[in-house]
Amino acid sequence: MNKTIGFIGAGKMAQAMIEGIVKSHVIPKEKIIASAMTEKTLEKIKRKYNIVTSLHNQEVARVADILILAVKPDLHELVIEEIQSEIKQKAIIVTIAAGISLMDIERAFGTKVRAVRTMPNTPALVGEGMTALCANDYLSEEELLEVEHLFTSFGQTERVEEKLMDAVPSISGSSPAYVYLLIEAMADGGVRQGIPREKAYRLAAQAVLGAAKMVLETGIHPGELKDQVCTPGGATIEAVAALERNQFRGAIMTAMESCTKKVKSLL
Ligand SMILES: NC(=O)C1=CN([C@@H]2O[C@H](COP(=O)(O)OP(=O)(O)OC[C@H]3O[C@@H](n4cnc5c(N)ncnc54)[C@H](OP(=O)(O)O)[C@@H]3O)[C@@H](O)[C@H]2O)C=CC1
Ligand SMILES: O=C(O)[C@@H]1CCC=N1
Repeated sequence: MNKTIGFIGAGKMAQAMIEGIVKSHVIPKEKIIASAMTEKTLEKIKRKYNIVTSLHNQEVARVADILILAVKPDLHELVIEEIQSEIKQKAIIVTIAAGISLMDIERAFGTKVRAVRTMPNTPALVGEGMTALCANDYLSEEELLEVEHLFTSFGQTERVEEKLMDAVPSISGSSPAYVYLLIEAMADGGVRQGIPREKAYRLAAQAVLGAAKMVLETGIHPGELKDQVCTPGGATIEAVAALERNQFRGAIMTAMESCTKKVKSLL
């Protein structure tokens, strides 16, 4: 890609994306620039990724063809006010923030700005991210494809209607956190039965990775895949029954509902 990518905000999510982009070589390091609030963060990312950094958001806005707003939702208005007169005429503004709509971006800029709303996740760091995205009408299909090309450098992308974007954090943006809880719980359960801690993490994490791949690559319904593991009268169905008694699936759905409720109130 022959574009300059700017990040305003260089926290956990931006760093995962930067690492994914740098590893994929989709863009030379010299064409990535990031700003943050503190020198400490910038020193860290400079040391780790050797990209260009600046303490000044306007400096990033001035050079970016694709400008990624990677600050918290409630900082968007402030940041946009700071940079609105500096962006390139054809800049594409991408937000990664939960709960920030295309309309919020357009309203804050007060012009017909090209805007893309995305929801990535931290597995971008290892090239296994999942990003949902949608764009406003000021972007051409070609421009949106360019943004998708950038995001596929660190994982998969899926276009999602904007009206569903508030629900996406609960299923893919935030959900790695629930999966880490699951892996940690499985590892604790293993340790409780005498399996050494490091082996327990490896066994649990690879089982989760393998199960996810089965869903993605075989196309078989997750219920049927579960059935294949449950030998009649065997051990697995006992574990499944215990999970059902403890409302495992209900607990996940309730958690997702809480997540989306919060997303809608983040601004
Ligand atoms: N974490 C995740 O898994 C995901 C997060 N997101 C979204 O990403 C965004 C950032 O979240 P996350 O990375 O977790 O948060 P962090 O707190 O890790 O990062 C926030 C970043 O914003 C910087 N910052 C704060 N104020 C300013 C400012 N005025 N100008 C420029 N930079 C500023 C901070 O600088 P400094 O480091 O110097 O303090 C920090 O680098 C949020 O909108 C969130 O919804 C989306 C998907 C997943
Ligand atoms: O916790 C949050 O608000 C952000 C959104 C998705 C993941 N982290």
